[in-house]
Order: sequence, then structure tokens, then C-alpha cells
Amino acid sequence: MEGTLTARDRVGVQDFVLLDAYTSESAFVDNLRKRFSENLIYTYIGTLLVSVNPYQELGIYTMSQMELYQGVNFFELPPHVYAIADNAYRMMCSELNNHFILISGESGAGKTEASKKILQYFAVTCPMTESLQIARDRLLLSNPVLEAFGNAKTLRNDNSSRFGKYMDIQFDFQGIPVGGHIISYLIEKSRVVYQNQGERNFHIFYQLLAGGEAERLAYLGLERDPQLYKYLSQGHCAKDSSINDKNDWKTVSSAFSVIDFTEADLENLFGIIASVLHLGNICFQEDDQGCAAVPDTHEIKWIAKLLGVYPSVLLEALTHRKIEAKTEEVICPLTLELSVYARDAMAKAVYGRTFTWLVNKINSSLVNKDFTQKTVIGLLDIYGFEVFDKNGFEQFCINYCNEKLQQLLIERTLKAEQAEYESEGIEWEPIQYFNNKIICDLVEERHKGIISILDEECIRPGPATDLSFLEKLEEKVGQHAHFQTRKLAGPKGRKRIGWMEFRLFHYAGEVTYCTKGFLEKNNDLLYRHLKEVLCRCENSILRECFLVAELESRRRPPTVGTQFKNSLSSLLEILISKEPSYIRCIKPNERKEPSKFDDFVVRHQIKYLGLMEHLRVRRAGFAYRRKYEHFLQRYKSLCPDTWPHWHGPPGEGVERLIKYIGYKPEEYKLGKTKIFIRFPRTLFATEDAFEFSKHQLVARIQATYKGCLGRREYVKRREAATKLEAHWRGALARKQVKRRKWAVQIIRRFINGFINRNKPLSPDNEEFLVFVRKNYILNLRYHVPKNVLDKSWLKPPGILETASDLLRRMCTRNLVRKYCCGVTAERKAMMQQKVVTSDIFRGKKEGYAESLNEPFVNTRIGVSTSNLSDGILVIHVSPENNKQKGDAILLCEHVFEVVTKLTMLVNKENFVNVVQGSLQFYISPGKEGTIVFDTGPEEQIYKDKNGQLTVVSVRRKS
Ligand SMILES: Nc1ncnc2c1ncn2[C@@H]1O[C@H](COP(=O)(O)OP(=O)(O)OP(=O)(O)O)[C@@H](O)[C@H]1O
Repeated sequence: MEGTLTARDRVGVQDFVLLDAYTSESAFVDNLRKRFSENLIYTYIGTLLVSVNPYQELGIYTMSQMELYQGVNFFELPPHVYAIADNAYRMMCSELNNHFILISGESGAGKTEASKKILQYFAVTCPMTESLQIARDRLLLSNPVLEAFGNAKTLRNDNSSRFGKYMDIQFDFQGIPVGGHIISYLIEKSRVVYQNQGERNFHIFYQLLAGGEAERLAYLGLERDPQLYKYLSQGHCAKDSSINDKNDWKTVSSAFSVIDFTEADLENLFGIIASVLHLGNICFQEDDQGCAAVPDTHEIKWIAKLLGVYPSVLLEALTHRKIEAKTEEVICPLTLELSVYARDAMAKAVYGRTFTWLVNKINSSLVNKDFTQKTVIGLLDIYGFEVFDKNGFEQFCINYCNEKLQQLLIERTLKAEQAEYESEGIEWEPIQYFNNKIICDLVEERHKGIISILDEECIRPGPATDLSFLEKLEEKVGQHAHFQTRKLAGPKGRKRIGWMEFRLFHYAGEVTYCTKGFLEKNNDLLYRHLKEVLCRCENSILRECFLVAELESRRRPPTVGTQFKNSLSSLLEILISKEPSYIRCIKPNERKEPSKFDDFVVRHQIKYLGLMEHLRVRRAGFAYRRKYEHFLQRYKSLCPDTWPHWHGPPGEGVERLIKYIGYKPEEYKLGKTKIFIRFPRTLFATEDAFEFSKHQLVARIQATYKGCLGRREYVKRREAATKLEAHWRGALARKQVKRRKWAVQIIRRFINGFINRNKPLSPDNEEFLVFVRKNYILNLRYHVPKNVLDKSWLKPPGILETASDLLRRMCTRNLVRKYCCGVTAERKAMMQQKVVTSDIFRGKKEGYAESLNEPFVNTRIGVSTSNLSDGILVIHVSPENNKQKGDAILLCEHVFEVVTKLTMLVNKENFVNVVQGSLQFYISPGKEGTIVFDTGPEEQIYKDKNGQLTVVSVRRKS
């Protein structure tokens, strides 16, 4: 329940005990309205359930809802009729005691629906054996039959129960429903003969006409059209779109077979129903003497046939009255009014007693023949307080009944409160409340109460009227504080009370009753003549209902008021020995509309249901009480000592908790097993603090949860990694071992091979030798000589010497070939020159060996000569060489020959330079000289003063 406290501003509190302004009716209505607008039709006052009729299907009676409420702590879930049912059932099973659930409210408030829901809940959730299924079905199916005969369409409710009902459901020691018993109260017989505009007679009449088989109707002498029957058509709504009589007939017919009705029973039963309809259609006329006569006996004949009486006897009984004198009987005719009265009285008596027979018949089918001890849960579906514009005898009885039940409720609630304080060891706190015993006494006290006065008035000789009854009341109870009449009221109150009225100040408010019809209704007189006919008829049901013994008895039968008083007192005896649960039904508006909440209508019912008084009593002590375990479980997070776990006794934990939160001593009391909180605000503050801490808690719980998940995941991964690692290491180790093994073999073979390396090829050294060979060859790659002059060679192992030699030679040959291919013509010429040089100088001249490496080049020398006829030849040497002295200047006779031969020798183009005029030559490095060529008469060579050499030649004729 505490779970919804946070939303209390929007959806209201789900227990009125938690209303701060618990004495304010407006606050009460506000809370109901808030909840109703959220489709929350149920609210608690402690353990009492207030239910507001939603007039629509809300989807709150599903199987899953039933399962939800099964065996759950009462306050753990939102208020529901299932919670009340389940709580009663669990307590009954665990404590093996009897319970009752009292459902009250005004017509149309939802009492019957609530009791059906409870019955369904038991049918679905209680354990069941196959053999006992029939008992369950009978319990369920007794409802449509009872509704057909006891319910009717009224202005307030299309399916209004016109009787009070108490139903015991019996359970065996295993909690299996094994049987039941029904008691009915005060069926509204007057409806059989008269209905207000817009209302109907009991459903069964219309169902029989609409759904009954044609042969059955023919046998009963009935037509399908209800308009043809006076008793069915006075309300002018025999056909109503909201009621499907044909379908309902099918349901009722099939229910009859389950609850043990024989074909003969049904024949008699419907014979009675049809007789009532025929009775209604009997028309009387006044004859010449002013006596009643029946001109058309058609209906009489049908009734006579159906009930098994002589038509003439019936006719006489309807139009005459037997008066018993001291020794003889006198038959005197009735007036028209009295005949009509007699007819209607017969119809009412027949229907009323048949209804009682029906209830008994159902009871005999529900009875459990095994006589082991049973526990019971009683369902009391009874009319609530009624206050209309005109209130008559029925309202008087109903309101008296409610006074009695209120007394029971107050007593039981107070007793329960007191018992709880005592058992919890809490000081008794007296509760102020209005004890309505005084009103009950006013109504029921022997010889002094209103019912006794009414009875006296009914039986006293002489002319007694409703007015004389009122005068008797004024005389006998006029001084009572809760009674008033026009005469007794002051000038102010007088205006509101009529001459025929008296007012009672009920616990729920004042109600003014009109005494008109009180005597007649209390007497409920059926003329003896008619009674005799019914006692002697052949219809077996009526013979059971009207016993001959009744006729023989000289005692007057008890009046309706006294009967009702007695049945109420036995009902209270039944209830007082049982543990109570209460459901108060409220209808939200008068128009049966969904989602419409009429404050005025609701306020009225709150008052007459005594809800404010109940709340006041319930709140007089403490607003809230819970077992230590539950309180601690919910709020333990508010105190570090109790969070997350309290390991000591729960009471101590709660004490520590409330000390930490800072409860003041006047706000609470600690019992033996429960904490009692006086004010709702204390609980709300605690709840708000809890709501606030919830976020932190959630974060903490989330973190812990995530941490837990993380750790779990980590552990999982670590285990997986360890496993993987182990496998991997294993695999590696195995591989390593394999490798080592292999290596050892290789090494062994290698060593063997090495040892036998010089032996002829054999398996012992074959591999080694291959390896050595391969190794040598591979190594040799890096050591082959790069040129012909390189004489190095990798030393071969013994077995490869021949191969190595061959390779070496191949390599040399290859290098030589490569070298030869790379020699240019120029180089070749130079080499040839070197050969010549060798021939000339080898072994003969020092320095030759050094000159070998010195390549001969053609650029070192060049030849110049003039274009004239002189024999000067200049051999130029390269100026780079520092040691050169300079160019050589030769004078030779055969200049052409020399130059040509030199040119051929050098084999170089542009070797010879033929100059004109002069040429330059090097004397020494950096020093140049010039030779000037000229012609003259005679050849001469001279050096002038500046060192210039001049060569004069004789020009030759060409
Ligand atoms: N819990 C509910 N959910 C939906 N509709 C409901 C509920 N309770 C009552 N009703 C509607 O209200 C109508 C009247 O209810 P019900 O017959 O139970 O009233 P009542 O208090 O037994 O009246 P009466 O005293 O006249 O027999 C029902 O026929 C149904 O349509």
C-alpha cells in the first residue's frame, strides 16, 4: 500500500485512514473522486473496502488479477474486492474460524456484482477436487436462478435484487468449497402486483414468456406478449433493450438442471408463476348488491387447472370472506376493493412463499452431506440505508436492519481495536463514538419499541388505522430523543413533517417515514378462505408452502415487522460469531453513467453508509499500524544501522530506525509485534524520505549490481583466459618437446654425419654430407671472386675438393670471359702496346714493373706542325703532370712520315694539329712559349729577345 503514497496527490490515498483531514467529508469525497477519475474504484478504511460502481468494465477481474491477489499480504497490493476475499479465506484456513463479508450500499451501488466477484474468486482460486466440482457449480449457478425470481428492473438498477441475501459458503479442512446455505430476507412482494412507471416485475415472468417453449406456454395458458398481463405492464417497460430475457431464460433453464430441479418441480413452479399472471388478469365487477363478481372466469379456470383446485372454490374464495364466530363460520361477500385486495394478497403470498420454497430447494442442493466440521465464509448482500422523498414500511425495515448492522460493525471495530491494543501491550485509548443501540431499542424493544406498538395496533380489536398507530407512537415513544412527529416538533421542524409522518434520527441521519400502509403491510393479511384453498390445492410446492397446520393453529402468525425483527436477530447471531469484513458500495451518479462522479449523490451515500463515523472510530487511535518486519523491510534504507540488513530482532531495528529518522514520542507507539503511527503526516514524511533515498539507493544498487556483473564477467573471462592459456601453453610445450626431439635427432644425425664425414657415402653421413654440400654451396655464393685478379676461394670440405676445384675453374673462366668481353678496342690497343712495352723493357729497365699498372692514355701527347714547309714538329705532353718539363720541339727531315706513324700508333683522331702563323707550347708548367712561322728567302730559326721562337721557311712553288 505504501508504494502508492508518492502519487497520493494525483490518485489520492488508498486508505482513508491516511487522510490528514479525516473528519472532513469534503476531503473524503475529494479522495474518492481523485481515485475514481483514475479508474481506481476501491479504497480502504483500514480493513473496510469502499467500492464505487464504475458502470463500465475496467478489466480488473481477470484471471491474472485473481492470481495476483492470491495469498498476498492484505496491504501489499492496491485495494480490491479480491484482497478482502483472499484475506477472509486465508484467515479462515489458518485460524479455522468462520468469517463473513458484509456488502451494503444503496440500490445499484454494486453489491450483487461484488458478491458475484467474491464467489468467482473462490471458485477459481480455491483448491478443488473433481468430485466437489458439482458443489462449486451449484454455488455459482444458484445465483442466476435466485436473480430470476428475486431481481427486477427498477429505476435505479436494471438488475436490482429485491431481497436481502445471506449466503454461507462452506469449506472443508483443505479449504475446498463443499457446500453452501442461503437465507433470504424481506422479498419485495408488493412488486408482484404493482410496479412504478419505468419498472418491471420480477425477471422470471418476462423470461418465461420470452424464452419458454411454445408447448410449455400453451400448457400454462400463456401468450408471449407481456403487455397482455396486468401484473407485467403497469410500469410500461415490459420490454427493455438492456435486458435479454430470452438469453437469460436459457441460463436459468440450464441452471435448474444443475441444482437438482426435477421436471415435476419445474411444472409446479411455472404453474405457480403462470397462476400469478392469470390472477392479475382477473377482473371484478360490482353486482347489484355492491358485491364483487367475476364476469369472465377464463382466468379462474386456468388458475384452478394449474394449482389443482376447483374453479368454483377459488372463485368463492376470491369474492367471499369466511368469518369465524364462536361456534360457526359465516361467509360474507367481499366488496370490489376487498376482492382486488384479496386477489393481490393471494398473488403476493403465493409468490413470496414460492420464493422461500425456491431458496430452500436451492439449499437442499447445496447441502453437504458429509458431516465433518466445516468452516464458512458468509456473504451478506443487503440493502443499504434508504432515504427517499417518501419513505414507507419497507424503508423503515431496511433502515432498522442497517442500524443493527452498524451496531455490529461499531462493536466489532472497537472490539478489534481494543483487542489489538491489548495484544500489542499498548495502553488502552478510549474511543469516542456514537452508540446507536438507543435507536435499535427505540425500534425493537419488547412492548415499548415501534415494532411492538405497530403489532399491538394490528391486533387490537376496534378500528385501528395508520393514524391511530402514529398517535400511539407519540404517546409511547414521544419523549425519545431520536423520535419526532409533527406534533412533537418545534415550530421550525414542524413544517418539514407531514400529519401522517414520524421522523427517526438514525445514526446516519434523519429519515421521515409516512405511516400510510404500515398496518396493512405489517399484517400482510391473506384471508383465511384463500389460505384454505391454497393449503388444499394439488400443486405440491404450494402445499409445502401453505401447511394445513397453519389453519388449525389458533395463534395469529407473526407480523411482517416481528418476523423481520426475529430474522434480523438470528442473522446477527450468525454474524456475531464470525470474523467480519466489510464492503461499502457507492454509486457515483443516478444515471448509471460511467466516469461521472456526482458529488451530491456520493456525499449522500457516504453519510448514510456511516463511512465518516467508521473512519473517525478507526482513526481515533492510530492512523497506521504495521508489523515490525514489514515496516523495517520497507524503510530500512533510511538508517545506516538497518541498511542493507538488520540482524537483530525487528522491533529493535524499527526502534533504531525511527530514532534515526527523528520520530517524536507522541507520534508513535511500539507494540509487541507492530509499530503504531498516530498521524498520517508522520508516515508521509517517512514515505517521502524513502522516495528521495530511493534514487540514491537505486544508483547504489545499480552500481553494486553492475559491479557484481562486472566481477562475474571478469571471473568468467579470467577462468576462460586461464584455461586458454593452459591449453596454449600445453600446445606450445608439446610443440617444443617435438621440436627438441626433432633437434636432438638432427644433432645426433649431424654428429654421426660429422664423425663419418670422410667415409664413403652411407646412411650415417648422407644427410650430413648433403648439409655440408648445401652449406658450402650457399656460403660460396658470398665468397666467389669478383674479378680475374682475385685469387681467393672458399676452402672446401674434404668431400667437395674436386667439385670446388671444378667450380673454381669455371668461375675463373667465367670471370676471364666476362673480362675479355668487357675490354674495349682502345684498351685492347693499349694492352697490345703494353705487350710491346713488355717486349722492350721487361727485365731491362728499372721501373718497368711499376709502369705496368699505369694505363697508357692517348691524351697525354698531341702533335702540332705548321702549314709551311719547315720541319718543325711540336710534341705536346699533358700539362697536368707537374714533373713534365714541357713540350718537345723537334726538327726533323721527314716530318710527314713521323707524324703519320705517330698518328697511327696513337690511333686517335685530331691527334695532329696543323697551325697557321704561330702556335703555343709549354715550356714548363705555367710557362708558355710561342713559335711564329713565317716564310722568307731562306730557312732560319731564331729566338728574339723576348724568347719568342721564329721559324722561317722558304715558300715553295706549288
Ligand atoms: N465492479 C463493477 N464493475 C462494472 N460494473 C459494475 C460493477 N459493479 C456494479 N456494476 C454495474 O452496476 C449495476 C448494478 O450493480 P448491482 O446489481 O451489483 O447493484 P446492487 O447494489 O446489487 O443493487 P440492488 O441493491 O438494486 O440489487 C450492474 O448491473 C453493473 O452494470
